[in-house]
Amino acid sequence: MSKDSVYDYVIVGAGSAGCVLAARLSEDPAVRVALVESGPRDRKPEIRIPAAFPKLFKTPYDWDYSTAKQAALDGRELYWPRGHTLGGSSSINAMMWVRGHRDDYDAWGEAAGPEWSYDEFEPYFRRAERWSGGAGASGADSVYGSDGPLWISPPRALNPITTAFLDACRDAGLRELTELNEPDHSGFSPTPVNQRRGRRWSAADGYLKPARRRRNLHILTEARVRRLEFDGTRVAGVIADGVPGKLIARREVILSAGAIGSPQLLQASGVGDPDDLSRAGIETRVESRGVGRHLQDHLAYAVTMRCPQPITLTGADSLANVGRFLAGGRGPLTSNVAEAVAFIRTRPELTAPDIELIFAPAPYVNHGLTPPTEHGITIGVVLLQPESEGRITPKGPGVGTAPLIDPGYLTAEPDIRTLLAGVRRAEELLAGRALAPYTSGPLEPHPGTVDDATLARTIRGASETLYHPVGTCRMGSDEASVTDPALRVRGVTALRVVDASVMPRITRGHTHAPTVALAEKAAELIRADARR
Ligand SMILES: Cc1cc2nc3c(=O)[nH]c(=O)nc-3n(C[C@H](O)[C@H](O)[C@H](O)COP(=O)(O)OP(=O)(O)OC[C@H]3O[C@@H](n4cnc5c(N)ncnc54)[C@H](O)[C@@H]3O)c2cc1C
Repeated sequence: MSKDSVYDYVIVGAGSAGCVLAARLSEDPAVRVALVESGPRDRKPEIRIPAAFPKLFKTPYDWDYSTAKQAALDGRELYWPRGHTLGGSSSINAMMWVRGHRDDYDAWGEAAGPEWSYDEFEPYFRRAERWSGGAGASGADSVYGSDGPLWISPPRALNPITTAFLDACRDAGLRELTELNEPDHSGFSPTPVNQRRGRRWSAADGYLKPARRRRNLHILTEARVRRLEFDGTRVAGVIADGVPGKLIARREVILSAGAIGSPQLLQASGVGDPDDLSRAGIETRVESRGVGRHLQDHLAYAVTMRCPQPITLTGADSLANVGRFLAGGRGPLTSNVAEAVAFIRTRPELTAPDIELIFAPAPYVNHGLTPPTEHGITIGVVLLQPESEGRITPKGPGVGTAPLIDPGYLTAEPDIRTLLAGVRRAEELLAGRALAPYTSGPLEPHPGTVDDATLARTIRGASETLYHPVGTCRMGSDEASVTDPALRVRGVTALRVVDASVMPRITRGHTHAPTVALAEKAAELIRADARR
């Protein structure tokens, strides 16, 4: 007897996108859905405690990737965490809900058709959102949705130094945003976060938990998909570790394994650039040269300063604060660390921001893996629109070996100049009246104010990922794109990719919100196709 299990849809990966799809597609009780996740269930207490997210790094809840040596970053290999549990990266991320700028989506519209442009795409954010922060500017309607599955909340316990950062932005003449997620987010604001009553609210919390008892939704954990199963050029299902037989998809397989996992699975299944595949010992089934290419990420440099006042998040995990958190979701453990942001333009002729400044009332060094021993603050300077691009290539025939991840950071010359200009703006804010009482000199690795050449060397020696890889299965109207505008993989049938990898260009925001919104749109596209 066959051990195969038959579904209508098999979704690979229960991350930001996979959770949305599983919940939306299984709303129809006549449709059978399997959601296949490599990681364990999301039961670890640190997932719920916002300030504890770095404690999930390099644990079984993290894929714990490293990049290839980065020539333009002093030959360093960078640590890349990715979520490996229900909720995916939304279960280990910094909870910042930042859609990006109108221009980002208008550029998607140019790449993939007008239905991806801002005005047409914006309703999918609202569909996902449940804003708990009240009305918008002067009592006007909020930009946010009010009854979606994902709670979005203002920060509960803003550190006094974060308030000083916001004052510094005001003093510098930046625009005060009533709501950060306005179509033009040039300006500053506290960070809206994916939290409900002070606790993390992941895509699994919002979408999966209410749906998990549905009889037509089958959630498999600790089941790593090895490869796609083909019937000619039609994708028939998948093979996963720990799952007997095949998981057969009567309608479609949907890859939501993230910007590394999705191209890796395509490549392991013979869909990709024949040169890349043959070098890794993989036979080409479908030539698709874009798979794994066009990798973009946000690179960030941390300006870290000593703080003479013992009020930062250093030592915030005291017993008293644990008690406040457990009793009512209050206190500094509700902090997502990155408490406020400013989106700025380093050149007046730009129509949209090219730098984000992220304020943390803590020294954010080594991804928080080294607990700080002294009080300090950080302004993270983020390159929002890198010209540099990289790629993901297979190192071996299966998904058991991590692929070669080469983001190509700072390989395009203009990028270092923009980052440098951003650091100068951070230094100006730190030197102003509002923040001066909270700084007493630079904290390693930041050297303090130095000349441009020294600063450029420092940036190359110390910048890190802001954890936003995208673009490796880029959608587009052009034949060279990996997926078409309906997110169907070109060259095969019954296969889509729905996750951060399909973004044609990285946004000037953070990547969870656009991934959720594009999955909401994809669910609609998939249901419409099934009705045809
Ligand atoms: C540390 C960190 C901080 C971040 N902070 C923020 C933030 O504050 N705000 C923000 O907007 N964005 C943030 N991001 C980025 C954001 O979380 C991601 O862009 C987003 O979650 C990506 O969603 P996804 O669905 O593409 O992939 P993921 O959410 O990563 O989901 C992919 C899922 O697929 C599973 N998977 C992969 N391969 C397989 C396989 N072969 N078989 C089965 N399952 C598989 C993975 O285990 C994972 O669960 C952060 C990310 C990280 C890692």
